[in-house]
Amino acid sequence: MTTTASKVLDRVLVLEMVRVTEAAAIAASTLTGRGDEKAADAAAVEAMRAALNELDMDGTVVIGEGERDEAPMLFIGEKVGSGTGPAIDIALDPLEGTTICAKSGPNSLAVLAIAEGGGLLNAPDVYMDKLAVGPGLPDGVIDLDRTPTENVEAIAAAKGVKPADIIACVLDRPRHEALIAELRSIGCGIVLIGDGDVAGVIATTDPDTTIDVYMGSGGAPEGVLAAAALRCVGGQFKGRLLFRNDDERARAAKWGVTDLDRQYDLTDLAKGDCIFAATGVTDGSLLAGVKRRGKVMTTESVVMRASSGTVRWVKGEHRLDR
Ligand SMILES: O=P(O)(O)OC[C@H]1O[C@](O)(COP(=O)(O)O)[C@@H](O)[C@@H]1O
Ligand SMILES: [Mn+2]
Repeated sequence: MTTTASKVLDRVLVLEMVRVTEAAAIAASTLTGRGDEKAADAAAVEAMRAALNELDMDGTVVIGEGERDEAPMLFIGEKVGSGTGPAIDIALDPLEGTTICAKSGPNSLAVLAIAEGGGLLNAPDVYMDKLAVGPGLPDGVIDLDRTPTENVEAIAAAKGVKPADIIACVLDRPRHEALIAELRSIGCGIVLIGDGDVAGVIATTDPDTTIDVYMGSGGAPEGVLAAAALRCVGGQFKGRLLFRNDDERARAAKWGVTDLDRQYDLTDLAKGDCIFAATGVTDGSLLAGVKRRGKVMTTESVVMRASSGTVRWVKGEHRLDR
């Protein structure tokens, strides 16, 4: 897939995005392991918002902390940045994995993705059925209309291994009982994660994790963020919104999502050029978490761009005494 570089995104320094996720991660890290999810999230949100507002852009939050009436900051539709400069859509999760952070578990991240206006699906805050594999497999190897067994068989055939050699990553939830039982019945290994499916999906792109496929439902906003990352590093992603009631369907309609049963592909979720950035809050498979040693805080971030496929790993040292 070749993607034309966006001149609009050129005007916002790619590396500026790292400063934004760093700020959120540092703020959240002061509350890591303190058992207070809300406080950690609020700290990350406030810091991310302040950092975004320093940038010269006409930014609109399309995926954020929720609807205006339920989120005081970084709500869907909120304008961020100076207001002058390029029109940019932003999907963000200042603290992806609030519970992880509160318990000091693995893989909580500060994440965001940006694209030209209209480039990101305005996913409502509902669940999404997700299926993802890393790069190098034939197109169409995964499909949400197939059973988990059929998908595992197709991935195994493409990799030249047995279905029992396939390792799947799945959120540890009662709703995934049948999925987990089916995968175990064909001998798959399952990496059960407590939270954090953005990292879970991205893990399929990193051979060091040994994870071949991500399966199961999680937040739709996190699905768009993960898709933006896979647009940059390669891989395949399928997503379908799941609605539990009419209120959720109405939310989708409100944000212009009309084809409710559609199976989304990577480019339906994040199209054109896009940039994905993340900073680790706690240690994880993608990034090390924020560490404080005396008066220095260290951060580890990644920023990547779809049009060039460039992936930059950024280590930061932040002095608390200056
Ligand atoms: O906990 P649920 O309802 O199964 O939702 C799953 C979603 O929650 C998370 O585990 C964590 O979400 P938060 O960032 O809101 O804490 C996501 O990674 C995932 O998509
Ligand atoms: Mn999240």
